Amino acid sequence: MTALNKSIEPGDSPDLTEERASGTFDTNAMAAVIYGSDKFAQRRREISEAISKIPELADSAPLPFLDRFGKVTEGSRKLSVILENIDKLIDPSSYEEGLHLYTEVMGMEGHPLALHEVMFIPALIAQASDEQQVKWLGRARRREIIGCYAQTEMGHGSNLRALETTATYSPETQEFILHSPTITSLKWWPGALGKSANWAVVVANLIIRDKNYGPHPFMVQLRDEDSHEPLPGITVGDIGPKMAFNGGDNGFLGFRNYRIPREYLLNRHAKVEADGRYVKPPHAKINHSAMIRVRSHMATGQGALLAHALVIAVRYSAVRRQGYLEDKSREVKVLDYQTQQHRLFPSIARAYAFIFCGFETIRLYDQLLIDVQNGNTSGMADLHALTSGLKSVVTYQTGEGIEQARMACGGHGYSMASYISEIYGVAIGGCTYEGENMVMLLQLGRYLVKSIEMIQNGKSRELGPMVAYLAENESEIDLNLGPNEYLKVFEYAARNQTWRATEKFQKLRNSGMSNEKAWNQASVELTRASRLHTRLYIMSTFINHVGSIVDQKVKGVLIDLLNVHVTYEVMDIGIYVQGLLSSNQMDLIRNQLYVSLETIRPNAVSLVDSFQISDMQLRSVLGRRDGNVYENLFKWAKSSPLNKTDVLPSVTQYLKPMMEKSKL
Ligand SMILES: CCCCCCCC/C=C\CCCCCCCCCC(=O)SCCNC(=O)CCNC(=O)[C@H](O)C(C)(C)COP(=O)(O)OP(=O)(O)OC[C@H]1O[C@@H](n2cnc3c(N)ncnc32)[C@H](O)[C@@H]1OP(=O)(O)O
Ligand SMILES: Cc1cc2nc3c(=O)[nH]c(=O)nc-3n(C[C@H](O)[C@H](O)[C@H](O)COP(=O)(O)OP(=O)(O)OC[C@H]3O[C@@H](n4cnc5c(N)ncnc54)[C@H](O)[C@@H]3O)c2cc1C
Repeated sequence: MTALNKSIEPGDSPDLTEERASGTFDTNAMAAVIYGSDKFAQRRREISEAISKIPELADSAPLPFLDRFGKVTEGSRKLSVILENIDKLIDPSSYEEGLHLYTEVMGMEGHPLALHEVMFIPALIAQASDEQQVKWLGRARRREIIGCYAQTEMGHGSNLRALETTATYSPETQEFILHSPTITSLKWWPGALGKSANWAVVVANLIIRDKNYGPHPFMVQLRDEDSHEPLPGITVGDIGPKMAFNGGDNGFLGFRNYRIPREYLLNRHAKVEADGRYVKPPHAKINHSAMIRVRSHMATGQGALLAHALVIAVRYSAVRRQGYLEDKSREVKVLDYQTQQHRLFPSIARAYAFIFCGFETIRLYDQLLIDVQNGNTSGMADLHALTSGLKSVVTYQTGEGIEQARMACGGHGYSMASYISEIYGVAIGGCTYEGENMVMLLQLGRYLVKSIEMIQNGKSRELGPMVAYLAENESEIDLNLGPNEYLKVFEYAARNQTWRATEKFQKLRNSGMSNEKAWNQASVELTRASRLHTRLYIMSTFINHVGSIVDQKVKGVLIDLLNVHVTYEVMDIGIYVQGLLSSNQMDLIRNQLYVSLETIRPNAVSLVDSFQISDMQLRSVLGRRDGNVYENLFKWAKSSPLNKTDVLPSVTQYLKPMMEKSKL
């Protein structure tokens, strides 16, 4: 009989082999569910195999031992090896295959093409006219140029209306003159801007005859294509080390009356005619489309980051033995402690939930892109609200889950040998980039308040499907019936909180307070409503996705995981459901959660193995597939540059003289 968990190999730690043998489902079949198809899951495995056969694609040293300069250089070195071999490795027309290749080889510390792929090319697709695409898209896709997305400034990121960079139209020369009038107007943060990119999509205020038409995207050449030197009028550089992404060169950029042709305004939607006439776009916020795209992809991206940390923590917890349960002759795997399971298993459920919910959100984005290209912008507000809430909730919960995974690994979790702190730094960047989380929760809050106002004005029938529940009355809850009943509990909580927050805002406003002040004073309550609404969406897409799965063994274990999810989530929002659930019902749910943790236990390692994250991609000594942690931890420590000599110069120079002096 072939093993259901495809990861068993001779030489593995017996503890992990035991875990894998207890799995009740085929991990390749689960990987097909996680990656959307058997074909793509298979391609991922083939690509990982092909990568492992090219030694130059391996890290030249463990990344944590490299300094900033070393990390940036290593990223560019590996990129050049990828590009030499790309036809052997992937189908270059497949975005997903490319993403897998980059993630595996380049890791998550940043590289020169990250923003090129994630924002620059998508911005050209969404915002450049057909003619402009002929001019630039092919060059970008062939990587003849390297691009980035330069919007945020030193003084403003969240409030786009206050950006200071100007693009003033000169009808005489038919050019835009880009200018940075103050220190705070310097572009600050854009990934790959500092040293790598030679072109950028720059967001600047369009000024025509002294009138400001607001932020618009411009295609701007930053560096000479031969020498790579910054062009006259451009000041550009790296902003220095960050919490993570230190292989990347987030940059600053200033313009001194820098001229670009009129045709360099990305003009699929808004145009400036030669005489300076402005042609309005079909939707006022259409220039935000590159951001909506990234936000739509963030649930799967963050789910994958959470998955990385859980692969490490769950595998390690199955080989780490500490303390005793009933059998006093052998220490127990720490994964057998209920507290450890409670720390890790709800996060496994969330990682799956984020990935499944991400599929649905990407589908909605792809549909919106088609609609917008056909002139229909009616879905923009809905998707903006949804993705604003979603990016905020998934990034926050991913950060929480990764930090719990680190603590679950004890002392070794704190070592860079676990690599968890790097994953954490990358993940929590998402709480800030693409819109600071509170700001984005409040964007969803606006949408929820408007929905309530529609109900108050007798327009419930016009509500979109995602907010229709706000107009419903609560019904009796029978918690023995399964996940759909838990969904009703969440609907109750989200509806109640949204009404309460809206009524608070309205009451303050009706008391004579200004709209803005009333909004500010209701804003904490509004963010709470947004989080509950978003968690409801995540739960409902999880339930729907599991319902659609055909493989019965895979479906069985995902139903067990769903039970962990719904019971944990409801316990977590207990304060919002006090009016609905009795204390007996809460006790019942709590016990169901403990039972579901035990049910998942035999499948825990197989569930994380199913993410099929190779050792190369994981870069973690603790999370190794074979579980042979201790000997490799010692090897890793010995490879530290500090251990190249037994006596460091710092000792000879400072400590020895100090000790000698003390002897006198
Ligand atoms: C393949 C993708 C992989 C993803 C990554 C996964 C992770 C993998 C790991 C590693 C990879 C690393 C990759 C790193 C990528 C980093 C990329 C980071 C890039 C950036 O950060 S770019 C800069 C982003 N900046 C922001 O997000 C700024 C935030 N601010 C805003 O967006 C706006 O200012 C605002 C939305 C908050 C407000 O906009 P504003 O124009 O001022 O509008 P208002 O006046 O407030 O509102 C008016 C009205 O308009 C509505 N509205 C606003 N925006 C939209 C929209 N986009 N669509 C539709 N409607 C919109 C708003 O709701 C109001 O409506 P109302 O009046 O209430 O009806
Ligand atoms: C890793 C990383 C990569 C990035 N990559 C890029 C990139 O490629 N291109 C690019 O253009 N930018 C990039 N950025 C910038 C990023 O998009 C901004 O930092 C982000 O949008 C937040 O804006 P801010 O820095 O102005 O935060 P601020 O708005 O200054 O936030 C500070 C605090 O003020 C609060 N706040 C602000 N406004 C409000 C409000 N209206 N209501 C309530 N509270 C409010 C926030 O909640 C937060 O607590 C990147 C940032 C990071 C960290």
